Amino acid sequence: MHVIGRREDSTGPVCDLGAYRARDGSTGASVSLDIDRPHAAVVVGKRGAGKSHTLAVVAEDLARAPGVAPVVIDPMGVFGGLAETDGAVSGRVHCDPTIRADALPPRAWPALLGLSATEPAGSLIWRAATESPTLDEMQAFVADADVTADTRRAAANHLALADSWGVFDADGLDPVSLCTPGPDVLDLSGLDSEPARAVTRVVARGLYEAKVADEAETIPWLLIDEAHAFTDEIAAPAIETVLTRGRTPGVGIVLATQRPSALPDAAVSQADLRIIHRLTAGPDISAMATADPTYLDGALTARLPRERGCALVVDDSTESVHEVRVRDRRTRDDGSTPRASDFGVRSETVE
Ligand SMILES: Nc1ncnc2c1ncn2[C@@H]1O[C@H](COP(=O)(O)OP(=O)(O)OP(=O)(O)O)[C@@H](O)[C@H]1O
Repeated sequence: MHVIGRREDSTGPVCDLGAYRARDGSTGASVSLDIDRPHAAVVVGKRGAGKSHTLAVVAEDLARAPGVAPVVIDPMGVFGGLAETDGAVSGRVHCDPTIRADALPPRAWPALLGLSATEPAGSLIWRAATESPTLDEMQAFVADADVTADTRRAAANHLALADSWGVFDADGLDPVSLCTPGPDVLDLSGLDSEPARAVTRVVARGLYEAKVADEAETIPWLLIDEAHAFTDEIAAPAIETVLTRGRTPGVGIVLATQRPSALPDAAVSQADLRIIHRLTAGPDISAMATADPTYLDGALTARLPRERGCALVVDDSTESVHEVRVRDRRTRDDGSTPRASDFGVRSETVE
């Protein structure tokens, strides 16, 4: 069996990705992905092409591998099934997770609340975050601040908004606790986009720092579905840190998106594995084509798969390109919409 992302002579756990797909559409030998070492991967494709399915397939085998801890950022609430294997609970689903207010750096607070750090209310909130570990204490700091009534009112209103998200808690998630075996699914479907980005930032940065500080006994992998929703100035810096620097301390990352053109340039250029499902939008094809390696035989457009669940996998570590059909899931799929035509049909063209 060929293992994508790995040189011939190494061993260790693999993700059973599926099977090779011949040009005539027939299925060939089994093919796996290396999960012994951390990788940076992107999974791209148009809506319904099979990205979330592929992300879940990778997560399933990360969950079974010893020494690996998958953490799934689940903005649509569709990965809960990963916490169960063969009907038994093997992982944790965190619905609407909370974080500590001081897990965000003070400089991130004005941007999180849509304020400039140079305007009076933004600067007051920055100072409040510097001085106070909890949101309650930040609110008290603002109430007592020696500023104009307008500035105090504006800052208080923005902190009240943050309070209304219900995401800040002194007992919020400790990212080190996510570095234990078994999958952790962070179901963010009940959160607004700002708190969802704050949680993602804290988790991405926390996993990286846990590895740098040698506090994690596993290799955590951060898997983010709908990754284009996290390219703002709150979550993006932390995601880029994991993408560009995570492999050295030992953090893997997989970003799935239907809009690769919306990802930071580093995402596609730094990824050592690119799993490309069907794409049709020009800017998205161009975003992937800019990273077209010299070893890709022909133009990317001509090699793109047409069928749901099929992908072109570009592996930079071995400089090879593979056409695969991703296997079925082994865990419950909460994201699929039942369709009569799904029954008995193994794959179909995505138009
Ligand atoms: N390899 C596969 N084998 C079997 N079914 C698959 C495969 N890939 C995708 N599917 C099915 O196709 C449907 C769409 O897949 P999926 O939700 O993963 O697409 P997506 O690209 O993530 O779409 P969206 O952009 O809307 O999130 C789902 O019902 C899924 O179960």
